Amino acid sequence: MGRFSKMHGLGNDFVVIDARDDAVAMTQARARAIADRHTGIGCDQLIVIGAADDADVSMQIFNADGSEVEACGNATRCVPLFVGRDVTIRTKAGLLDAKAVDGGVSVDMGAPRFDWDAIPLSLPMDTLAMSASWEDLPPPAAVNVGNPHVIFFVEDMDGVNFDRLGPLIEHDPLFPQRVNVNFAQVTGDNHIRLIVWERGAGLTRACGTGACATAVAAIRRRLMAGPVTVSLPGGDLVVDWAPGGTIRMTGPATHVFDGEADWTRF
Ligand SMILES: N[C@H](CCC[C@H](N)C(=O)O)C(=O)O
Repeated sequence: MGRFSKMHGLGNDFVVIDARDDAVAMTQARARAIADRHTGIGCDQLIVIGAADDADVSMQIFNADGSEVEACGNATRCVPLFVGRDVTIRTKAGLLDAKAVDGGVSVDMGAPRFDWDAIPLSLPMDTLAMSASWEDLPPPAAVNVGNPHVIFFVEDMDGVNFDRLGPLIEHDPLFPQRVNVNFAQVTGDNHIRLIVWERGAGLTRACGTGACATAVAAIRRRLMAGPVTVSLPGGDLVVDWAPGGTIRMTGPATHVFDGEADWTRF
């Protein structure tokens, strides 16, 4: 049997498995089965916390479709709560640090990348205002914050069909590793409203890396300076970044309940 915790960051929910003492052979198929909200435990992402040689813990991230990915901002904020102290975390995106602060947990998400082949895109392009279009959406920006994001700044969020445009763009061949699709509306001097169609999970109540990528894109486009409040359906995150630096994201993390499961049954 294996211990797990059900946790979330602003409603972006996780099953967090403790594999520090006993490694868990997590496969894409098993992750998909665990994440299934009808026949499994149910979550947007499955998180496996393990031992690490060069950090307090390691973190593996699997989307609900089973795909293993590099970064998950909301889950990263849950790790100090899961472990019980401030931690350094080894991920596919690099070494992160997460610490408890007033108002929740603060994470250094590392430096964003902007080169077309770092997003990645399948052809050379300016990533501040891409020469690509989808229906009546404006030219987007693209940012890699450990995982790939495309960001559309729209005038009226209520006029966007997320369920149609999200998967269409996620699977566009311009994004060889697929992409997280961010629909953003600037609503104040340092305030952005954000809805995210997540790669491998669809519409979620919040996306931490999406909030980071969107705030960075807004600052790059000189729409505002940090720190930026990003309002998602599940609540607010504060993202700070200045050109040449790393991204600091701060927001809540919630532990819901603990459980036990035999992972070989999935
Ligand atoms: N769907 C993302 C991973 C989860 C990101 C999100 N839940 C967050 O809080 O950053 C991807 O495929 O890159």
